[in-house]
Amino acid sequence: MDKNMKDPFNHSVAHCALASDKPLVLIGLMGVGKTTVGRRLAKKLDLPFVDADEEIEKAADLSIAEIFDRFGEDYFRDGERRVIARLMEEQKQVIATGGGAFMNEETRALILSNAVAIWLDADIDILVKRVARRDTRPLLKDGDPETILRNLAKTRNPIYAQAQLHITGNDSPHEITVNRIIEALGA
Ligand SMILES: Nc1ncnc2c1ncn2[C@@H]1O[C@H](COP(=O)(O)OP(=O)(O)OP(=O)(O)O)[C@@H](O)[C@H]1O
Ligand SMILES: O=C(O)C1=C[C@@H](O)[C@@H](O)[C@H](O)C1
Ligand SMILES: [Mg+2]
Repeated sequence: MDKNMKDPFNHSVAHCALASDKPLVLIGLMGVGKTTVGRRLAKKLDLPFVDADEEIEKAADLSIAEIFDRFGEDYFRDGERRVIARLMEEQKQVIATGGGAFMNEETRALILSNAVAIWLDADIDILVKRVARRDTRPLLKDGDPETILRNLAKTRNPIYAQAQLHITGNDSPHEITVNRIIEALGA
């Protein structure tokens, strides 16, 4: 077969999943655009959008910073797992997760067995600039955000890599990243 021709038998996992009822779950580091890109992706695919961080805040009636302060990270991660388990049972939708959700083994297993995981990625120096605009992220409070993000990337990237799709957004406008995701999904 001509190598420039699209192989008609090479249906990607993601393509099958787009046609299926599986939710599309965005994972990746803080500031990479899971919420903002996720919202636009949902709009373009005419799907509902939900942000797991916001769902946790609603369920606890507290901000994420308050949950961390009052109850600690383990409590937050357990709430996050429960919220994501519930979202996996709902209609097909686009779900933006918090940056650490996929690090929890049970949460990761839930996502990988029920959804299409999309790892949204960008260079750390871009993330550093973005997160500086808002100081609501508890994990970035105690130290230099760049060092923290670089260390998180080192430990998390090999785990994010288990996602079915890996999309690099960097500084492209949101719309371009959305289109890249849709293209990778085979829509
Ligand atoms: N492609 C982009 N170009 C320019 N700015 C962007 C892009 N993606 C995200 N941003 C900006 O970066 C900031 C962080 O984005 P967003 O809140 O969507 O990240 P997130 O991945 O949901 O982070 P968190 O894990 O903390 O929830 C926002 O101000 C958003 O507008
Ligand atoms: O990367 C993380 O661990 C986090 C990211 C945010 O979305 C929030 O879920 C919280 O601040 C923790
Ligand atoms: Mg977010």
